[in-house]
Amino acid sequence: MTSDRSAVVQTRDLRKEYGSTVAVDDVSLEIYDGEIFALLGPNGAGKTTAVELIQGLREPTSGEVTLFGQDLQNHLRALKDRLGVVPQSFHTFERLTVRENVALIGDLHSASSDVCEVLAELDLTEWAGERFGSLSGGYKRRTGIAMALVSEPDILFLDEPTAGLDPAARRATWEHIEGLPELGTTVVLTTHYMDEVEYLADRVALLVDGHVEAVDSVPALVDAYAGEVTVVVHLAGGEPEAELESTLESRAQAVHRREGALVGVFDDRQRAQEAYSALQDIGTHSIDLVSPGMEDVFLELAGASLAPGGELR
Ligand SMILES: Nc1ncnc2c1ncn2[C@@H]1O[C@H](COP(=O)(O)OP(=O)(O)OP(=O)(O)O)[C@@H](O)[C@H]1O
Repeated sequence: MTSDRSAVVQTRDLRKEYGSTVAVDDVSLEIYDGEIFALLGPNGAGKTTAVELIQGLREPTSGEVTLFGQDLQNHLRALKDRLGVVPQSFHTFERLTVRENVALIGDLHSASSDVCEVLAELDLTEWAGERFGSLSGGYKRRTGIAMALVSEPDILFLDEPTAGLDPAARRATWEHIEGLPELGTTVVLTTHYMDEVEYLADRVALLVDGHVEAVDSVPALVDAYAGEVTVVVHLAGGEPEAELESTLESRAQAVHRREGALVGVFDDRQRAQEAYSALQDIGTHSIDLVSPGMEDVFLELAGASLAPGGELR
C-alpha cells in the first residue's frame, strides 16, 4: 500500500555488534511517510538496538541510516530535531502537572505546537492540572506521547507503548496512536504484542535474532506465511455426525478428527465461510471458524511461542 510514498527512514545493511553478540544483523528496511510501522520480535531480537541506531543514539558497527533522504551521521543534529521518542520506561517531573511537563518541552523547541491543542488531541485536557506523579500508568504514557508531540516531530518512536497497561488503557492508547498519522506524524513502534501489531500497524518487520525475517502488512504476511483456515465442529453427542462430516468433506481440502471435534482444513477463507454456513444450517451445535493471525506467522517464521498475555517470548 505504501510503495508510492516517500521513505522517511532507510537503513542499508545496518549492523550492530556488542562483542560477540550481533544485536542487529545487516538490516535493510524502509519506513514510509505517514505510516504506522512496527518492529515486532521476542525479547532480545534487537528491536531497541535497531531503533536506537535509527535515532542516532548509537553508532552502527557498519551500514547506513538515511532519514528524510539525508545521511544520519553527517546531519545528526538537524535530523534528531525531527524525531520524537517515548521510551518504554518513561519518567518526567513527578511534581509538575501534565500541562507544565508538556509546556516545558514545548518551550525547549522553536517549532512547537500549542500545548492546549496537544493536550486536547490526547484527551488530556481534563487532566492538565494533575501532577504527573499522581496519574495512572495509561495517563503517564499518554503524557509522554503529548510531550513528544509538542515538538512537532516528523517521526514518533514508541518503545513498547502499552507494556504493563490494563486492557482498557491499552485500547485507549491504541486509539490515540492510530490518529497520529492524520496529524502528520509517522509512527515507528517496537512491540512484542501480536494484538498491538494487528490493531495498529500498516506494515510490520518481524525481527528474529537481529535480522528481519519479513516485512509487509499484516494481511499480506498472514496470507504468505500463516497457512490454513480451519472450521472446528465440537461434538457433544447427539449431533447428526455423518451429515456434518460429509458437509465438511464436500468443501474442505482435508477433514480430520481430534478429540470431541471434526476439523476441516481450508486454504481459502471464502470456502471455509461457506462450509461454516452450511454446517450452521444443519442444526444447533458449536462451530468455530479459526483464521490464522500474526501469531501463526511468527510460529512459522521464528518458531517463537506466546505467553498467556499474547506476548512473544
Ligand atoms: N549495551 C549492550 N551491551 C551488550 N549487549 C547488548 C547491549 N544492548 C543490547 N544488547 C544485546 O543485544 C541483543 C538485542 O537486544 P535489544 O535490547 O536490542 O533487543 P530487544 O528486541 O529490544 O529486546 P527487548 O524486547 O527485551 O527490549 C540482546 O542479546 C541484548 O542482550
